[in-house]
Amino acid sequence: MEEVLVYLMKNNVGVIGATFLVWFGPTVRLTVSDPDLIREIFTSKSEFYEKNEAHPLIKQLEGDGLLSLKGEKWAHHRKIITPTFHMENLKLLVPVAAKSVVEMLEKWVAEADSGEVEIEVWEWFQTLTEDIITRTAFGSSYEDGKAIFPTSSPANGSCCRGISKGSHPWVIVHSRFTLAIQNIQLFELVEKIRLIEHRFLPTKRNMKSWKLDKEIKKSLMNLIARRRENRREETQDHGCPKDLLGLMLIASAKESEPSSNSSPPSRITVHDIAEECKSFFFAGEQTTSNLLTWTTVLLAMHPQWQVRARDEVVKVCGPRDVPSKDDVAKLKTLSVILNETLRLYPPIVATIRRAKADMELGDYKIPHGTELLIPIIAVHHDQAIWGTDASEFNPARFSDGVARAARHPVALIPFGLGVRTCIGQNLAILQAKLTLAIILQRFSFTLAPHYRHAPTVLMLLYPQYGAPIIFRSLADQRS
Ligand code: HEM
Repeated sequence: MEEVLVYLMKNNVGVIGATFLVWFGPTVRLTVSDPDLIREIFTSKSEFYEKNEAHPLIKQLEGDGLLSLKGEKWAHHRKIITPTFHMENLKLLVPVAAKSVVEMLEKWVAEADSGEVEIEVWEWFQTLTEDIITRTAFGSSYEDGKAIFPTSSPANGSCCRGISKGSHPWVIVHSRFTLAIQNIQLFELVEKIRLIEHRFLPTKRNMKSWKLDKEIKKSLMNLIARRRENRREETQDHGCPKDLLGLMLIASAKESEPSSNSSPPSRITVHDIAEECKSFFFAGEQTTSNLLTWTTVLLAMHPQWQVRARDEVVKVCGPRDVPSKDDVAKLKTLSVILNETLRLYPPIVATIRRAKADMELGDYKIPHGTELLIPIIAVHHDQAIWGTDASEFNPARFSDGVARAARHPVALIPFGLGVRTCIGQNLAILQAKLTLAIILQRFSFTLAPHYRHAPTVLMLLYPQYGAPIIFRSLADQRS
């Protein structure tokens, strides 16, 4: 504490700094890497440990949706949105999602020279995941949704205009998150002071960001009004996937019926829907494209697993051009490969919970307010849990199921655990399997000679120098 005060005085932050110190005070943060204790934290009732408050800059990006909501409102939204992510519902997305993948691959082929092309997969997979999340969120209103939340596309050359980038101080968020991961409390304090300037002053960047937020809400209001006009269709099942927008609209309509008992705070508003959309894009886009990127890199590094995965795809899909929804469920080799990728390169490397009261955790006494850091990536690389080959790529360790892959049944936690486990994990896995299967049907691939293996944590675990991969068309190799 003294050190912090000396720093503040030296830097002329003086009274303001001291005031912030009283407001925010340094927090004690413990790292918990024992799987038994982690399970206790994740699965204990939510009144014991809550998600820690995200940094306001991150909150601005992730929205006031499931990711950050707490208590009754979180439970209400989670209940409404959950059916969107049931496997049976997601499977209905397979044909349209496959279409997006095939379109992407056609662009690769168009860029190829003698059947060979170098692709920066990190960028292309982002566009693909954005597209599929837009379909999950907006369903039949996909085109409108795309217009409201425009995406970045290396294919059309547009730069990052989406809600999560461009208009927001993305770079600042990145650097802030790096600091948080390193847990440098002093810098956190200085950041909090700087925040005033970043968030509230009418700077050019803030004005642009506020204007964009306003436009998104206005377009969403129009879209909701149109969908409400067709309300009868919302409540009928046409064999279309249930989308986030439709489910929230049905819920909000039910709540406004006179017989409804719900109290006003839990009502679903247009603002709520907009915030949930933000939450979807923030939580789902980069994480899934990360998973796709690392899996492609690992398959390029381990050709024997690439061949095994391709053989299975060919066997399961037969002459079908793209896998059907039932085919995807049968791709067991791809499942173990994805588990091993998520183990070695979990897109979210850590998460934090805060003790809401004085607690006992195993033999430890945890004072109220203590933050517990769960280092997902460290647990996944722990030799005591995974054996001496913990740092090696060995998908076969998952052949008898996830629970038997390690010395502890819940050692693989890329999606978290318990009530706040990732709601989008089925979508992420489905999308990854489908995309990789279609790629394997059409291409063999290797690392580009200038690829540099440098996994780096900047918010997520991403390849610092990108992921250039050389794809060779199998059709050309056969002819
Ligand atoms: C490989 C891909 C993904 C990974 C590794 C991942 C990981 C995670 C993790 C670790 C959490 C829990 C965080 C915590 O407990 O503090 C989480 C929560 C969440 N994820 Fe994912 N995620 C992925 C994809 C997605 C997708 C595709 C979506 C939606 C389109 C999504 C939406 C969410 C939401 C809304 C939450 C908050 C759930 C709640 O608190 O109720 N995620 N994710």
